[in-house]
Amino acid sequence: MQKLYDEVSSLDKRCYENFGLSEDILMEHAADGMADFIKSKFSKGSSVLIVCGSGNNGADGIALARLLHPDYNVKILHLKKPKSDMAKLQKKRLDAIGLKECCTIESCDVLVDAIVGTGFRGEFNPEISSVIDEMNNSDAYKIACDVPSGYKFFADATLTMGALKKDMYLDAHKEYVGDIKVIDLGVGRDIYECESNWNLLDLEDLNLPNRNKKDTHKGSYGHLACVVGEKIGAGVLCSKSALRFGAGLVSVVGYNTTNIPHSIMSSELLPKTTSAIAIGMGLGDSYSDMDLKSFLNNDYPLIADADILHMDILQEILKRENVVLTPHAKEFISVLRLCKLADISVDELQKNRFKYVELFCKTYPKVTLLLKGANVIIAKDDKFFINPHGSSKLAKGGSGDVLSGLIGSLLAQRYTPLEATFNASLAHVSLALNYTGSDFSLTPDDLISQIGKL
Ligand SMILES: NC(=O)C1=CN([C@@H]2O[C@H](COP(=O)(O)OP(=O)(O)OC[C@H]3O[C@@H](n4cnc5c(N)ncnc54)[C@H](O)[C@@H]3O)[C@@H](O)[C@H]2O)[C@@H](O)CC1
Ligand SMILES: [K+]
Repeated sequence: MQKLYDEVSSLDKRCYENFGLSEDILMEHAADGMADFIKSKFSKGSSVLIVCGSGNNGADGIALARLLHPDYNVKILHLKKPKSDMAKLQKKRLDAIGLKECCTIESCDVLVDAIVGTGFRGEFNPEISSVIDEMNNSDAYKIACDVPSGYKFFADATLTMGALKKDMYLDAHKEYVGDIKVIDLGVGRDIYECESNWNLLDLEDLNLPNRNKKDTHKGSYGHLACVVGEKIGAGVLCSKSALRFGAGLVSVVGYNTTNIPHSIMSSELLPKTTSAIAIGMGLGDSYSDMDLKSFLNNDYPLIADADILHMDILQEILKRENVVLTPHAKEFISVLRLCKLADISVDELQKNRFKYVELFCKTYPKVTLLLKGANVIIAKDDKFFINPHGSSKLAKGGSGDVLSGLIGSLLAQRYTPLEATFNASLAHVSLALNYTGSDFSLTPDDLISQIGKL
């Protein structure tokens, strides 16, 4: 798990004040880290074009040019005259050793974007936009210094300074960042970083269910009741995934329980041994609120997904102690509207995912939220996690039902709602990563069949 930050300038400030490391020292480490990365990937003599802006992001680029010259065939393109003190200082140092400047995006092996970093504001003018377009069309290996400029530069790798920035994990930014690597700035990351409520999940954080105990029976692993409605298929996918992920028993519950697999039980009412409930997937609108209340008159841990996220009964669900909600963007705006927290478009949500998740969690600190997306957000109270490992393979009907089953299974096996949610989310993305077929071909059944190989 790695920490994420809204901004790192306060962390830089701690370095100046607490560790006696000047801005100059930090920048030299930033440039050195980028130089090491390039040296590890490209042999001496490779051509490197560094495109610099006028602030400290540009200054990082100028320092990099000095560190690579003359072992590499380095060229530098100043889009604007150095303006910040550090950019002017780095330019003076570079001029002293003499280096070719160029004025167009030439063909090269490595292209570094040091136009603008965390100081980007507003929009690029057409001139800079067209340079970035040219850079994007280059065949070179593309490196973004700190962050891709304005999230318009498509990087193969982003070498980010000091610590991970939350903004890099906005869904829309996933197209631009490429592989992200943190560069240390003269002190180890553990020293540079301070507390943060936001964390990035690593695949290694996955904690799978275990069967280490020998004297057990199916009841030891819980009983998930999956309340199904109109579209029975969704409930079946959820149930099969839950059973495969270790729940001792799984039942589909409701009026429509025909044609279900032999391994899944069925009943009209909640079974007496129920230890967790999954509700919402494929529910349709065939139940009245009264019907649904009969499934909710208990305090079992519960995962609510899909159709129920649009229903008034959600208000009742949100009062429970151990609830997990798993909306995608469209469902989350419905949740926010039902809760009278915000009336916003999907576009507004996607631009401000972190803000609206924080707003929801402040109002409902007992609820665990999983907001689906290219980078999944999992949150409870003041703890926030981003799972960035999902892939477009998962963009298919039924993937979400499998995820609900994984969460429901862990809830039934008595994981806490937060643990159940982030472990299920990590398992879900791992299933897609482990799938060896073509990207477009993954089906929910493929996901379920891979669970046994985790
Ligand atoms: N201690 C520090 O301050 C460190 C800073 N570092 C680097 O410094 C960067 C931040 O530096 P700054 O705060 O100077 O900011 P930036 O260099 O990211 O951006 C500011 C510059 O970009 C220009 N700019 C902003 N918006 C623009 C727009 N829409 N179109 C065109 N130009 C625009 C501004 O005119 C200004 O010159 C980081 O991203 C990182 O690369 C690193 O060297 C690590 C240490
Ligand atoms: K940049």
